[in-house]
Amino acid sequence: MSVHFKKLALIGIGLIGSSIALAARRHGLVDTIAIATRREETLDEARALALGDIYTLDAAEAVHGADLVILCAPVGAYEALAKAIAPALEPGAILSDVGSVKAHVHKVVGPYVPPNVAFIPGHPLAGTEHSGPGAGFAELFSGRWCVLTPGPEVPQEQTDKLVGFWRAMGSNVECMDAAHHDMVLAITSHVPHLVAYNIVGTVADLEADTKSEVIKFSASGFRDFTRIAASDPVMWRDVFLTNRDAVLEMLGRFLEDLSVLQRAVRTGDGPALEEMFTRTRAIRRSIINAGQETAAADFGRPHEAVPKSEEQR
Ligand SMILES: NC(=O)c1ccc[n+]([C@@H]2O[C@H](COP(=O)([O-])OP(=O)(O)OC[C@H]3O[C@@H](n4cnc5c(N)ncnc54)[C@H](O)[C@@H]3O)[C@@H](O)[C@H]2O)c1
Ligand SMILES: O=C(O)C(=O)C[C@]1(C(=O)O)C=C[C@@H](O)C=C1
Repeated sequence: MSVHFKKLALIGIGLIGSSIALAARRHGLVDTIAIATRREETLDEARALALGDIYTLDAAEAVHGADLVILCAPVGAYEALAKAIAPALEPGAILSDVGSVKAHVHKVVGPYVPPNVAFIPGHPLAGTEHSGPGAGFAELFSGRWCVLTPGPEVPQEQTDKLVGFWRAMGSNVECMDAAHHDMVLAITSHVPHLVAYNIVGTVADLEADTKSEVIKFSASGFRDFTRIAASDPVMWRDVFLTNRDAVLEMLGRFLEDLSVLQRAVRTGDGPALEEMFTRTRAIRRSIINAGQETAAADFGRPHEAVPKSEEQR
């Protein structure tokens, strides 16, 4: 099956939109790329980077004649965008997105999608803490998962075509139910970001002299948190506003487990601490062994190997 599209319309051109533009171009997946943004300056930046062929501030104009449309804006902007583009969508087109939550996307975009358009929401599980059109790179999706959540009404042929598009950009693709996606991502991505925002926020609230010491001596553990906590504030505001139930469910479990650790620290329960840390180390190893270690932030470095000394213990 051909995974080639005549015209790709990207609505929003930040980290993810620009990476799709670069990857689709590199792999020859599209003839024409139309880019729509809300602000003139963002459009100028995209033009200066030669990310597309058509640049417009009118999302409906961008989707005109497009056989693939991908929403690449913060999720909170989706409903207004869906309303604006719906009348201009081409019969037979695929409408997709890259948002970090999925049930909400079905809920707010779905009702606007004409019956002759295949609505296949998606989420590449790849990113960095950077944002804007200049942050993208063609290799971002390489070796990373992309989850698609087509509804039952979508023709299999259309889903297969979009699967092929993501595979051609280097992704592994899996289709799943939107609610399941949101529950899994709540614990693997959303709660970890909340924890990072919180720990870095705690430092920000420290008295000035203590804070400067923390910044001066921050070792790699804290630095890793600051990278995550530097992620786009608007994007993450929208994630927590639109995946509230799943995040609260996972946050509840997280807090219960944190209380157990707190108790172990307070009572000096060494075996309980060691047992917990041994289990978590095993998770890290299985992730590395599954080849998922290539964080975009350290793209290009070889996969981290588990040191022999650790394996033998
Ligand atoms: N950053 C990540 O790590 C990551 C990873 C996977 C998926 N996502 C998802 O991808 C989407 C985009 O994230 P990003 O990291 O590329 O963000 P970004 O901030 O880099 O870019 C967002 C783009 O959307 C545009 N935009 C904002 N509001 C708009 C509006 N009302 N109408 C039209 N355009 C608008 C901005 O101008 C910008 O070009 C989000 O929904 C996010 O949840 C992000
Ligand atoms: O590496 C990072 O900076 C990311 O946080 C990327 C990350 C993630 O949590 O893994 C962030 C949000 C997305 O929806 C998908 C990927």
